[in-house]
Amino acid sequence: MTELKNPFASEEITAPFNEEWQAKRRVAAAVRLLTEVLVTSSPDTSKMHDIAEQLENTASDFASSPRVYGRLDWIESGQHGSFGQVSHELNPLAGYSNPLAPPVTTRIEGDMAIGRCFCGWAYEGPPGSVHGGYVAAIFDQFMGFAQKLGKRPGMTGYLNVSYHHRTPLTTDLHLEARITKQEGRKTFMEGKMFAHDELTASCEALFIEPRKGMYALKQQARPEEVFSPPTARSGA
Ligand SMILES: CCCCCCCCCCCC(=O)SCCNC(=O)CCNC(=O)[C@H](O)C(C)(C)COP(=O)(O)OP(=O)(O)OC[C@H]1O[C@@H](n2cnc3c(N)ncnc32)[C@H](O)[C@@H]1OP(=O)(O)O
Repeated sequence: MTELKNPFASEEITAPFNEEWQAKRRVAAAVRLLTEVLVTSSPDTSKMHDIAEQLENTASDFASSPRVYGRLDWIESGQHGSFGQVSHELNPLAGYSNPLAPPVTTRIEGDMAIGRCFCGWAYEGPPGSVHGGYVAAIFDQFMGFAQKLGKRPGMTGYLNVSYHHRTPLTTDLHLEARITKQEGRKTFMEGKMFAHDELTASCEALFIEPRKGMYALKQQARPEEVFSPPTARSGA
């Protein structure tokens, strides 16, 4: 088993913590592929209904296994890794085991944070371009990692994004961030996103260490566990 102090801080994709996450990464990769195929293909309608049924059965089979809701519960058992490792797997922007994540990878080089990301067709906003909301989300994740440079980790207070050029799909995106100022609990940063060496977006961000510290977040109330997403069958 690999123990990593900060599994987000790696240029390469880090190894999964155990075989469970290895298998889950494989499932997540398959779901990502499915999403990409879904938005870029046009099978006939009856075939799509067949596919939907197969997927509904797969989801229901999956759901019959033991359920774990939220990172705090994942770490409680001691079997699934540390908070950092579970976050690394399930983070919605950087988690290899979360198919929502493109994913964003991050590392520190000297006084700079460096990141990479690649967005497929499921992320299309303007034609051929990454949706601006995803550009902002990628920045939020990346800047949230980059604040590690200041050693006072906190929550995003603001994230002001400027869009300079369209951010192309299916292109390696390069991210850079640095701290511009620190004042007590406040860490001010700037970040940039490049495609083919062209600046496509930049941001100014403020992260604020909560007055009770980041670990106080663990004491916060938990959301409802039961979640039933709308399905085509329920009329959504
Ligand atoms: C277990 C490990 C987990 C580890 C979990 C890892 C999470 C990584 C985060 C990833 C990035 C995210 O998605 S974070 C999710 C998006 N962000 C959020 O949900 C944050 C919601 N907001 C909050 O929870 C709160 O407002 C905080 C924590 C940001 C600040 O609350 P607080 O601690 O009570 O601080 P407070 O005293 O009000 O303010 C401190 C100083 O900051 C200033 N300030 C406060 N808010 C702002 C603001 N929006 N813009 C400008 N300035 C602000 C105040 O004027 C004050 O300045 P002065 O008077 O001192 O000069």
